[in-house]
Amino acid sequence: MGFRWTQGLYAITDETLLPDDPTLLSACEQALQGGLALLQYRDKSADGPKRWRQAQALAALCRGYGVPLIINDDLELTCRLQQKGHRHVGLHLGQEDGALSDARKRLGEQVIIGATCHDRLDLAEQAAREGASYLAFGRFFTSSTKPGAPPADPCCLRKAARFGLPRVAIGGINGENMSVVKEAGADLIAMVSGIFGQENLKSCVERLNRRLDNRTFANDHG
Ligand SMILES: Cc1ncc(COP(=O)(O)OP(=O)(O)O)c(N)n1
Ligand SMILES: Cc1nc(C(=O)O)sc1CCOP(=O)(O)O
Ligand SMILES: [Mg+2]
Repeated sequence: MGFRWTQGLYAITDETLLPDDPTLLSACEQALQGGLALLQYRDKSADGPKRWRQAQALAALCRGYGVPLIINDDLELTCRLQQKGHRHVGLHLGQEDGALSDARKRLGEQVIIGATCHDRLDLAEQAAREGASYLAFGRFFTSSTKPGAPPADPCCLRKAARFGLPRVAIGGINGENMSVVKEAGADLIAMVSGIFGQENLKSCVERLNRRLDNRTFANDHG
C-alpha cells in the first residue's frame, strides 16, 4: 500500500474534544472521508489501556483509508502497533520526548518520524541529521489547545526549505489563516481545533482541502 502523505491536511486528535471511543472514531472517520494526509493520535492522559485500545482502533481505521497514523510522544506504543503488523504507523517526538536517533533505530528506516522544532533552525538541522521524516514548526497563531506553546514566525518555514524535508505548520491554524503558513512554505497544515472543534467534519475537511488545493483563500466561502 502506498501512502502519499507529504502534503495536505494533518489532523490531530484531542481527548477533550473527543472524549470517548465512539466520538473519537466517528470524528476521525469523517475527517478521513474528507481527505487527510496524516492523522495523529494525541492523548496526553496516563491511561495506558485506553491509549492502546484507541490507538489500535485508529490504526485499523487509517489503514482502510490509506492514511498513516502518527502516534504522539510514545515510542513504546508505536513499537507495539508495529509488532501487530501496522506498517503505516509512525511517531511524533517533541524536544522532551526522547532521542529521535534512538526511535529511528528502533522503528527502522521506513517509518515516519516527525520532530517538533518550534521556530528553531538548529533544532531542525539536528532532527534532519538524526533521521526525521518531517519537521514541525509553530505555534503560528494563538492556540486554545496548547496556549503555552512558544510562538513562531512564518518566515522559519521558508528558511527550513534547505533541509529538503516536508515542513509542518501547527498552532492555532484554521481555514481563515492557513493561507499565511501555506504561502510561507508549509507542506502539511496541522490542526486540532480547526478540524475536531468543528461541525460536519467531512464537509469541513473537504472545504479546507479545496482552499489548500485551489489557493482560493480570500474568496472561498463554500
Ligand atoms: C505535528 C506536530 N507538531 C508539533 C507537535 C507538538 O509536539 P510536542 O512539542 O512534543 O508537544 P505535545 O504535542 O506532546 O504536547 C505535535 N504533537 N505534532
Ligand atoms: C500540539 C501542539 N503543538 C504545538 C506547537 O507549537 O508545537 S501547538 C499545538 C496545538 C495545536 O492545536 P490547535 O490546532 O487547536 O491550535
Ligand atoms: Mg510531545
